[in-house]
Amino acid sequence: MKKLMPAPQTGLHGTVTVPGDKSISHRAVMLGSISTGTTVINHFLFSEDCLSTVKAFQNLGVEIDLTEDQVVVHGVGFKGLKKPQNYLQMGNSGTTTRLIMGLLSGQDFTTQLIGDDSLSRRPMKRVSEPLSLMGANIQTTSGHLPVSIMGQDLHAIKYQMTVASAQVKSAIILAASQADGPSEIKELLPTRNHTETMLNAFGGQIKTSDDQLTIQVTPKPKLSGITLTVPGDISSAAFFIAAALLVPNSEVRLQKVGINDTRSGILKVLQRMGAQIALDHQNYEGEPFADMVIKTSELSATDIQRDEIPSLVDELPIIALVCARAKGISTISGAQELRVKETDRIAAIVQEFQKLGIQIVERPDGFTITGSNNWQPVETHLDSHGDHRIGMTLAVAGLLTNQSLTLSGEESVSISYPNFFDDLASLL
Ligand SMILES: O=C(O)C1=C[C@@H](OP(=O)(O)O)[C@@H](O)[C@H](O)C1
Ligand SMILES: C=C(OP(=O)(O)O)C(=O)O
Repeated sequence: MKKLMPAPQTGLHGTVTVPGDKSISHRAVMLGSISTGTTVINHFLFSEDCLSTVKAFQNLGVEIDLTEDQVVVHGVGFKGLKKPQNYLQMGNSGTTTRLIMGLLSGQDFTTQLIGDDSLSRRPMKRVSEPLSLMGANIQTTSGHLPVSIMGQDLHAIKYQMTVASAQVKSAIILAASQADGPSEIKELLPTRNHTETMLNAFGGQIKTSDDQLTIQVTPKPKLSGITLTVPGDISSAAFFIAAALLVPNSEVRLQKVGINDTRSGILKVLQRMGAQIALDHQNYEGEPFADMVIKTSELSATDIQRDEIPSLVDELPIIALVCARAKGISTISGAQELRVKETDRIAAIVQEFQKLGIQIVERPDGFTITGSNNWQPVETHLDSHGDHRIGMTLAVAGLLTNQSLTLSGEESVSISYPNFFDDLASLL
């Protein structure tokens, strides 16, 4: 159990370099492994989820060296992965599991995947079903982990996605890259496009239509290792952005944060609420990134609907907290995907926010939140529900009350941000 930091009198001040992007770190290890030659990954995210990916590929016979801020992957090519000695442990990571299902469904060996309790409750049919249409032979446990993947020769596919999910899209792309002809995937809404961008950087041929909804995959690419620097994770930056906006008298700089359009919906939403966020030193190295300067701002309520959700899906817990401070009534809808994350994030947010005296109403696909600057907590012990993003959201909430609050399940932050509490304390 952790005592949360109380409201600082003088505001939050300073500079934070947020850790590397989680989605990009996972993909760098995966694509480096199936390339030939060496891939050097700078500013890799050393968090539990990304280490699940590293261990999985080591167990698939790939040599991967870890130093303090760098990962070096000695690629074996698409055909060089080896049958692991044992099952692969996916830990808490949905991204590792779903992408690896796509990749391993075209290999010539059988693999078993297992995960922790949270991951074992998350849906896997959304991946096994489209892969089966390509000829994959995958056995799930009633649609969940444990999963067995009996590698097969795969066929090309034309597939209309039924859920807006970058993990499902990426699994199909990785399978389609091993198939017998070109494939086409149609998305419901654009989702994060790191797999497409990065595969092309490794030598693949993925084409995306102008509306970003149709992805064409040319199979059997010759991939070669690259050197890349992972930008800061906007999903991690989101907690400091919110803290700086909401704690009076704050000014915080965040360095080299990724601002890919398919990820930066939070910036659009906060700016229309009245947030002062300036982007400095905008640059591009495989992905766009910028420094962010955030100042305390008066915010007004907003409505966030289905079309915007994929571009900010992991930021919704902290966005909900910002809405709880903004003037007026905010609604978030079309966000039912939150129910199948590390925990049911809609239920967890409602339960924990109500302890803080926040007026929040649960909807099947989101919430209605009435903002106020004067919460009256009814309970001072909060719970992360074992979910890193809920834990970090509640730590920011702690900065906004005069009551002393405690948090259990605080260790879950190491799934995506092991140094989170130290970085937050550095701004006091
Ligand atoms: O592809 C990725 O790296 C991710 C995609 C999203 O999941 P879905 O594909 O389930 O929406 C996101 O929530 C997750 O944190 C990372
Ligand atoms: C949902 C998340 O990750 P994953 O799906 O990879 O477990 C997240 O990081 O918020």
